[in-house]
Amino acid sequence: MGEIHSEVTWEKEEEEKEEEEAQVDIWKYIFGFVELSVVKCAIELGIADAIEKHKKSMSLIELSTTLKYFEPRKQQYLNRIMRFLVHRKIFKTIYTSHDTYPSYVQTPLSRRLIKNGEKSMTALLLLESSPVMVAPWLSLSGRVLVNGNPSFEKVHGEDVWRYAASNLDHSNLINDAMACDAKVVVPAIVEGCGEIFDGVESLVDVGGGNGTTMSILAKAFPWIHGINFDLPHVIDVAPKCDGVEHVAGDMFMSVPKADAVIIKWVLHDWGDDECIQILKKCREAIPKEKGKVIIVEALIEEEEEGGKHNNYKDVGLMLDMVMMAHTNIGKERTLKEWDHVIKMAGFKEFTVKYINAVQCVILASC
Ligand SMILES: C[S@@+](CC[C@H](N)C(=O)[O-])C[C@H]1O[C@@H](n2cnc3c(N)ncnc32)[C@H](O)[C@@H]1O
Repeated sequence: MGEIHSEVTWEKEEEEKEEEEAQVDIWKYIFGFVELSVVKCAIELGIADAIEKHKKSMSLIELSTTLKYFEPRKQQYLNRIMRFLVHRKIFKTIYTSHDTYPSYVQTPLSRRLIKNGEKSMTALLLLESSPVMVAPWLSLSGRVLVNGNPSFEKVHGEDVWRYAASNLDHSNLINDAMACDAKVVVPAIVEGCGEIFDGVESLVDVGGGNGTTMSILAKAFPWIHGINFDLPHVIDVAPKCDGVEHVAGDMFMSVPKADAVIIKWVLHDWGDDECIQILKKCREAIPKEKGKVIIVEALIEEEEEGGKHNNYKDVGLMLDMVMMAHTNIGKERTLKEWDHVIKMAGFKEFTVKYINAVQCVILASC
């Protein structure tokens, strides 16, 4: 009797705790856009850049003066923005012995908001917070309610790639955003599984954007002849780079020949049938015996897989929602789903290599 009583009490306490947490947590969702908007604002104001350039902690007055916000009202706004960013642990404050007011210092997170920083993620954030990319989110429910109605196409009249081809400013935003991801992920591939490039003399990056991935690989493995392959409007503005040949084309038609193909963050933009079509074109481009296709994509782990890549599980699930909002038929895939598209494209086997990034390396061989 005593045991039943304590179980009932325990359950009631748990329920009350959950109720209390929900009362606070719901506000995170009501104001979910606040974080994105304030971080975007910090980038536009150049706050992280100013502190980095100063090379030491900065008081509010020093920061306002550097950014040329001399009017008290502007300084008050900046103060409130900094209070929020410090509370979110994006910047930190310190007090030196003679200070009455705190000074701001960088954190690993704020360094990712430096415009040209080594680990900068600003271009990706500016793309995702652009009105073009935010608008489709507002009709996400249409995908279920109106039988799959693609959110991006409904708002902008065409899919994201056609829209980019006719809106070059947006295309540049996409290219810069992808380049900033490549600057983080490609070094992680080189460090985590660089041996996959052993014996590769020529490599084609399918949907390679402005060539950032290939330029990093060409520096790391100077014996490789790199081909950066993308749609004509992307290749037209891609910067020249030693060891990288830019080739324009359509991956649904054909892929330039090479010892190996790398295809990063492209297949998740497409449905299974299109992925199979693209992978078949990749297979045709490589030698039958020793050719390989290096797929760089997120892997959605299922519960029974035991959390090998758990740190990034939430990001993977968010990316899947991004695919739903921004592409017509794209999605993130589980191991089973990758197995299906890779095998249907005619590859014999594949292995997965985990790297320090949201994406994994999936190595498919003929
Ligand atoms: C999400 S971006 C990835 C860019 C790059 N691979 C990276 O991860 O940094 C997808 C790329 O696929 C390209 N793309 C889309 N359709 C294509 C097609 N039919 N043929 C070749 N490239 C295409 C886009 O122009 C874009 O550069």
